[in-house]
Amino acid sequence: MSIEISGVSKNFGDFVALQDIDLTIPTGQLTALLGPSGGGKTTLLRIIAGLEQADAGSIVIEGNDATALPVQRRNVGFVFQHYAAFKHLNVARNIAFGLEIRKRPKDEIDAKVDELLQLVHLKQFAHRLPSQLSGGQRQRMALARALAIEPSVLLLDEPFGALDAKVRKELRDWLRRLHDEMHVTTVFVTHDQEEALEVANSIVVINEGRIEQVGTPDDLYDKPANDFVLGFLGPVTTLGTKLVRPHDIDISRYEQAATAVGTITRWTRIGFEVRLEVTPEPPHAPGPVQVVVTRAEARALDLHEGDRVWLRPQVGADTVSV
Ligand SMILES: Nc1ncnc2c1ncn2[C@@H]1O[C@H](COP(=O)(O)OP(=O)(O)OP(=O)(O)O)[C@@H](O)[C@H]1O
Repeated sequence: MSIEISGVSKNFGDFVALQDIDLTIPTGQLTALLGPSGGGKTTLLRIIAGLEQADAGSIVIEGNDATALPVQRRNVGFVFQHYAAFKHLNVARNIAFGLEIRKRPKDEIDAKVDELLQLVHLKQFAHRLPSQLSGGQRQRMALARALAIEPSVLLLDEPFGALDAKVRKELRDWLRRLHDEMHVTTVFVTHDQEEALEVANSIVVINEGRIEQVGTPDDLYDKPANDFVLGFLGPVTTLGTKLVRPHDIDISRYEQAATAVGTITRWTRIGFEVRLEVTPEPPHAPGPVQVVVTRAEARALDLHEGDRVWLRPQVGADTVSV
């Protein structure tokens, strides 16, 4: 059982937002839709939710063909960007809302709201209005509200997008733990590769309306399918005819078999790492090569601006031909 997306396409006028998407999202997993702005992630999420209709293709959720089902009948919970809570209802009533419109018994609603308030750590804020909460607390309320209807699928569009770095980090850890407890099939959209690598079990890289690669965070980082995925999941630099990660370059001040020979033209220390720019000598690549070493390595190798150095990819480094 899972979410099966087959042959889904979507155009807005003559703009192709999604092109023939085939994707299986496994049950109980935390899946990230990752990609640059405008790539089609939100459109795909909205199609899964039933908020947008695909031009072609089908969506099967847990064995049920949901392609033509309205939102309310898909049993999905969602939190979209610029989420608007009911401003005049307190936190508890906001969480209860989905159950009230489904006309569940009052006892059941009270018990469920209580359980969810505990889960999202908002028990002491149950009677506050959304405007009296911080951004992170409001996001947790939104998640509790989405979870109240016991959805089989939880869809989150940039759930932590508008929050500061520290709160984002806290909420990521919290979402991970929540997922470990509840195992609701969860799909979240992000353009932040670190967020996807840290939180998701599985990542779908989407660009220009197509899927570039699907895999575990390790798969994508270690075995990128192409230069787009390699570049999107972390920094890359061109060494000879290959793209390689700057920390996967072996640098030496002594002559050795090398892909490029050049001069260190910039030396920048950022925290525990040192970023070097090496300008290769002809006939090597014209642009500078970025190399990252630890501070201890830079010291041990005695690297300075102006030094002549020999560069090659480290043994086992991931490279993609350019
Ligand atoms: N209702 C619409 N009408 C016209 N064009 C739209 C509509 N919704 C989305 N688009 C276009 O479709 C493309 C994909 O949008 P989508 O929101 O899915 O991208 P995204 O990957 O989620 O980007 P972001 O990270 O910026 O939210 C964009 O170019 C967008 O302008």
